[in-house]
Amino acid sequence: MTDVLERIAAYKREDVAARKAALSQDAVEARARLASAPRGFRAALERHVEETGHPALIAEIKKASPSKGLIREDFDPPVLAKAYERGGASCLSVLTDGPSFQGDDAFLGAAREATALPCLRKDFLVDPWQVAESRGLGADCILIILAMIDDALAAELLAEAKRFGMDALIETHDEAEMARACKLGGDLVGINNRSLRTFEVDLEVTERLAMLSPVRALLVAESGIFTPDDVARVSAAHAQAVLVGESLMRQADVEAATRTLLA
Ligand SMILES: O=P(O)(O)OC[C@@H](O)[C@@H](O)c1c[nH]c2ccccc12
Repeated sequence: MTDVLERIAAYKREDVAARKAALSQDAVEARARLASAPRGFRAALERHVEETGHPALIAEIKKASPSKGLIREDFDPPVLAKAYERGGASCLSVLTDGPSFQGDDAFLGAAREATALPCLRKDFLVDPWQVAESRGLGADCILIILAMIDDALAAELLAEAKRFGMDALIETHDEAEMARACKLGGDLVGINNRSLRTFEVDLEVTERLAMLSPVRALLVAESGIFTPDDVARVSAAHAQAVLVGESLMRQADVEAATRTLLA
């Protein structure tokens, strides 16, 4: 229980237990069914790639992180969501974790309502109950971080996502996790260039793992992407989409920065 990931998993399990005590599985599913219909997340990425021949952008709404501290002071999720949409993003990623990222569940719905873009709930899933909860909050896609959970739980999360009509981004960081992603059979796979244990970032991780990814999966390069050259580099390694937070969040003019990154 020493590294960051273990610490996050521990408080997440506690938090989920409290949430489940307040809202039964039936109640959380009823909420999920009331939510506005899922927007195709993977489909939006694929459409962009087919229409432009360029990688698609998943733009992240992130106020702070454990490795960087506060990233952006002037933080208004709907305003940022609209700027990303105008700048050419295909999808949004919204951090909802409070303790480590200063996120909030409400940011997800607020960003989603402000745009037509499909939204990923960026949080740490340690219980299938959280999938219905995510749908109830408006999520179109969930994140499955393989470094945090075993194959049985990952398969359950994937099945729940399917049951609620959502996509699931399966996140990997090394060869063993990529092999697990292949076995799980997901169609949307992320390669996180940042270690969630050491915070070390290296785009070489995408170059190494991309060739091991499932054939039918749409591949997302995540983290540490700052320049159009970085986008070109992971694209050359066959990533079809990029997930970018910090480099865009640090710019005063987010719309212009988004355009520049994609140019
Ligand atoms: O801000 P960056 O370096 O552009 O990274 C965005 C995104 O990839 C990163 O926030 C992320 C990727 N996987 C995660 C899992 C949990 C929390 C955060 C993340």
